[in-house]
Order: sequence, then C-alpha cells, then structure tokens
Amino acid sequence: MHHTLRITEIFYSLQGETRTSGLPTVFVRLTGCPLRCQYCDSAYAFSGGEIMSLEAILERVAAYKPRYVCVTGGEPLAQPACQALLQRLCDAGYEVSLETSGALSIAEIDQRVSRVVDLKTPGSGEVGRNLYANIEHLSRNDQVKFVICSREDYDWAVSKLIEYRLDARAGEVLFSPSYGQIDLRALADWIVSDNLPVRLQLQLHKILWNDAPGH
Ligand SMILES: C[S@@+](CC[C@H](N)C(=O)[O-])C[C@H]1O[C@@H](n2cnc3c(N)ncnc32)[C@H](O)[C@@H]1O
Ligand SMILES: Nc1nc2[nH]cc(C(=O)O)c2c(=O)[nH]1
Ligand code: SF4
Ligand SMILES: [Mg+2]
Repeated sequence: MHHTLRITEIFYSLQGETRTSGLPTVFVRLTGCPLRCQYCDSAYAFSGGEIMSLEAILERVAAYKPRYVCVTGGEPLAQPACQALLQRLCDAGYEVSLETSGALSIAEIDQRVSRVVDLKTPGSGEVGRNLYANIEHLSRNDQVKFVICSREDYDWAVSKLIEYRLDARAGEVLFSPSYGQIDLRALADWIVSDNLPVRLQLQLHKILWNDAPGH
C-alpha cells in the first residue's frame, strides 16, 4: 500500500519537552488539526504543508542520523497514515515519540512509541475533546501532559491525576506552563507544596530560540 502524509516541516533540533528534553531529535510535523486550543504555538501547521510519501519522509529523517524522532503537528493522528509512519520509524531503530491532543484513539498505535498524550485543560478551550478511554491504553512507556494556564487548570489537573491514578499508569506525568500565561515559580511552588508525583517541564526550545521556525 502506498502511504502519503501532509507534512508542514521536518527539522533537527533539541527536544524542548517531555522525558527526552535536551536530546537532539528530528521533528516530523504533520499538517492539520481538528482542535483549536487558545494557546496553540503551532497554528501555522493547521493548513498548507506538502504531500510526501512515507519513503520520502523516512529518507529525510535518515539524513540526520538521529537517535530520537518526534512526530507532532498539528494533530498527527488526524492522518490515518500516521500509524504506518510510526511503525516504520520504530522498525528503522529510532526512539520514537508521538505528541497527541488526546482527542483521538491511541489504542492502535505501536507500543514501541512513547505516546505523549495531552489531557486538554479547561483553559485550553478544548477540554470537551478529551477521549478518556485513552487512559486505559497507557503504559510505562507513555507520558501524560497537562498544559496549565491558571490556578484553576492546576487544580483540575491534580483532580485528574488522582481520579485516574495517572502516575501509576504512565511513565511520566508532565505539568507544562502555557507559555507566558502563568507564573513559573508559582507553578513550581504548588507542585512542591502538594508533593505531587509529576515533572515540571519548560519548553526549552522557546528559552533557547524564542520559538523561531525550524526549532
Ligand atoms: C503543538 S501540539 C501538537 C500535538 C498535538 N496536537 C497536541 O496538542 O498534543 C504539541 C504540544 O505543545 C503544547 N503546546 C502548544 N502550545 C503551547 C503553549 N503556548 N504553551 C505550552 N505548550 C503548548 C500542546 O499542548 C502539546 O502538548
Ligand atoms: N525544539 C523543539 N522541541 C519541541 N517539542 C515539541 C515541539 C512541538 O512544537 O510540538 C517542539 C518544537 O517545535 N521544537
Ligand atoms: S491540539 Fe495541538 S496542534 Fe491542535 S490546536 Fe491544540 S495544541 Fe495546537
Ligand atoms: Mg513548537
């Protein structure tokens, strides 16, 4: 079967987020997203892009000789051929991660992939899109992320953490500040004072490169 995907960009940078933060990583950014989070820093990937064959994508990735590959977007799972892309990247021997909004099922996604599942907070404006059935498919190789816009979002994230025992299911629970929307030190202090089993993650690439294209 001949698979194609609509791609916004493929670039090599330091991973700015998740458990591989700071490690050189190739990013494959798929075009299009059915959500509209108010804070989205990747809205340029909602449209446009270029149709590429699976083979052409694999060739572009291989040219960097990476260890880590991150498939992101847009919403990667909105394109059916994403599943085949992830499988082929794993087969090629890369450490593969997938960033997904949590609005589409991860049930059929290769378990070799570290699935980074965002649970959309009320502050995102898309909390109604969360597919909670995804939680039962999480393994220790997966990560759950909350992007926190306010104290209300923090309290909501803590309630979901406890309700679903997320720290016992996923390998990492990430609390990430919505960029520029919340005081970093306050978020850090809340996590410490509540003794939470979560990791505060900053977006390293924005500190380093101010979110410039290609990073
Ligand atoms: C651009 S999205 C692409 C993947 C997928 N659509 C999703 O939402 O997970 C990648 C990650 O960046 C996060 N993100 C987007 N804009 C952000 C912002 N302004 N501050 C912090 N995180 C942000 C998203 O919540 C998501 O976890
Ligand atoms: N360096 C770098 N790390 C990232 N981690 C997640 C990104 C994203 O936009 O999804 C991203 C990005 O755009 N750049
Ligand atoms: S789901 Fe991801 S890509 Fe889509 S609007 Fe939200 S943050 Fe942006
Ligand atoms: Mg980005």
